[in-house]
Amino acid sequence: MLDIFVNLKRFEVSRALGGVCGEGSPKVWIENVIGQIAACGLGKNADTPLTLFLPEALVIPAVDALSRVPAEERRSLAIGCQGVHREDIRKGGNFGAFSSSRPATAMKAIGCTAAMIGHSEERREKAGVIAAHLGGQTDAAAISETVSRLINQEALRALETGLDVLICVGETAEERSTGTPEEQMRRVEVTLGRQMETSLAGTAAFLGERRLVIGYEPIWAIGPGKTPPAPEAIEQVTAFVKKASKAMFGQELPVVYGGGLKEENARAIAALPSIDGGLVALTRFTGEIGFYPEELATIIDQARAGAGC
Ligand SMILES: O=C(CO)COP(=O)(O)O
Repeated sequence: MLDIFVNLKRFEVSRALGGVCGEGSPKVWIENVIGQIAACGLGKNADTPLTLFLPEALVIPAVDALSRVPAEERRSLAIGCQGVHREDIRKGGNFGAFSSSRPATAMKAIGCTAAMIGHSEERREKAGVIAAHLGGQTDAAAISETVSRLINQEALRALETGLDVLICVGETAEERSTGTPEEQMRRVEVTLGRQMETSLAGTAAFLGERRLVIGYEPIWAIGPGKTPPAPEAIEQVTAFVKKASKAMFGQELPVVYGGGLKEENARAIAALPSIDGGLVALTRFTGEIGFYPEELATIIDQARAGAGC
């Protein structure tokens, strides 16, 4: 099986406002995206489930648009949110006093079946708040550990609420830093090992009931103008992530790769032994950058060929 995840970040914002969307209306844009994804046949591949992670405001029109697609054309499509709050709504507990947060139960109520937890952009935001609160504290490892503890609470809330979870890990350019490839790899292993140990604590209890997938995204390879690692370099890290998951869970978790995943490299990356799928955001990194459903279809075709689907 090949798991494909798409993170639509804030791609609904029009170019006129500085975003990447060619459409003025976010609602019309997401309805078109869902329609085009279905029209490309991406909901029919039972062996290639496709989950779209959307900003909260787009979930309702997306779920609605998906419900209008014939059932056999949306079998393998799911809608998820881009994160959940570390606390949740509970019967007999908090009734929903969470202004501005995204409790997992609220996300489930509007139709999400999955959540992406701990994306690097969220980890960066949390780290920034912590650093600012601590008045310029620069112990990056301590801040990163605190962030992972928050991410862990979010992962647990999502799983408890019945959402499948993609949990993201990855190293910054500073964490990879300089030195020989062996020295870099040792630092990457320390960084990812810590992120996994803390972010995934207690999640083993949900295996079997929920899907739990790890997304490896080298942060320095995300977005336009970046060069993703060569497939062999990705394999080195994802093999480590898989081994670490076996040590933690007693079984290997599925691992997907994100960060500059595109038509040109999807086949080779999907063919790697420790890769079980991909995490895509932009499909076009030059010219009119953005997310184009027909280009996603090509990336998925390439990945399926690489994985032998
Ligand atoms: O952050 C990502 C997916 O969550 C990857 O982004 P790109 O595919 O745009 O590099």
